[in-house]
Amino acid sequence: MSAAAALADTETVIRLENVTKRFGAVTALDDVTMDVAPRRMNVLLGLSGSGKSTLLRHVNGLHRPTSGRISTLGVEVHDASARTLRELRCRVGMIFQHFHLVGPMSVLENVCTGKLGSLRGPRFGLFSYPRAVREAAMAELASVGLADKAFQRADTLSGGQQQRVAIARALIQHPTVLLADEPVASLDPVSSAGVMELLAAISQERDLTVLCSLHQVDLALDVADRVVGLNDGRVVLDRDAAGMSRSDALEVYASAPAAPEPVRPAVAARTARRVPRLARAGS
Ligand SMILES: Nc1ncnc2c1ncn2[C@@H]1O[C@H](COP(=O)(O)OP(=O)(O)OP(=O)(O)O)[C@@H](O)[C@H]1O
Repeated sequence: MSAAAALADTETVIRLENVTKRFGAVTALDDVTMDVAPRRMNVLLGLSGSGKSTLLRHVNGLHRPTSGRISTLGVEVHDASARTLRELRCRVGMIFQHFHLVGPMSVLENVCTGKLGSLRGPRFGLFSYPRAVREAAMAELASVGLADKAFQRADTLSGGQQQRVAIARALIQHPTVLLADEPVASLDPVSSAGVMELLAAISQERDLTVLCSLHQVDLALDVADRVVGLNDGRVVLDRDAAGMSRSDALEVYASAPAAPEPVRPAVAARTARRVPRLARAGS
């Protein structure tokens, strides 16, 4: 499908058009155009600093573009009001590398906090949430396999379990889109595979559109429907994962500009002493 035809697809849930984001002298996103179809598992690959988190944070309006347009679930995010963005974020869940749970709070209450955006007033303690919310939270915990941990402190769980709690907290909003910013970067390989398989299964079962940044190429190929590669803020790969090889995916990194070798002070001093000698020897 041509880019123009893709952009004409009314089923597109996320659309970025010519999005550029600059932080001072750094261009984090450079003229990015992409669209995301519903009910798919989309994985962003790219070196550190290639712009993955920045892209995700434009989708729910946590960042505003320097130029370009972003539409998420029909909302023109690039110039939406704070109120519109708050409403949008009830339909766009987000999970992070470091889970962002409240450690001393029970697992169940952490999941209930996912509903705060649609409840009036502050809440203190599990029983300040309506019974329906507590029951929904319990059901979401069961769906991620953690019903038996409901009354444990969140910080007593393993990293993989904590990320499942964060997923349950996002799911209690019944989001249409789930953004996942390196959700397994702090986990061991077995927990990482478990969390990514859970996200893929949830995407399928609940018709949820997932946009997830990852560093693990093999994991991306195992779970993704589509892979988008970023390099230096530009989209350098965008294709279905089916039939994609590891070396195809590694191309995303191959075109990266080589980082300069760090110069250690002692080496720099030695080099400075030798340069005049070398210059004299060559003259
Ligand atoms: N708030 C900010 N202020 C200044 N520069 C920023 C900010 N956020 C990101 N950047 C810069 O934008 C570029 C892209 O960063 P980003 O975090 O999007 O990359 P990434 O691909 O997600 O990296 P990683 O895989 O390490 O998380 C980097 O050069 C980064 O330093």
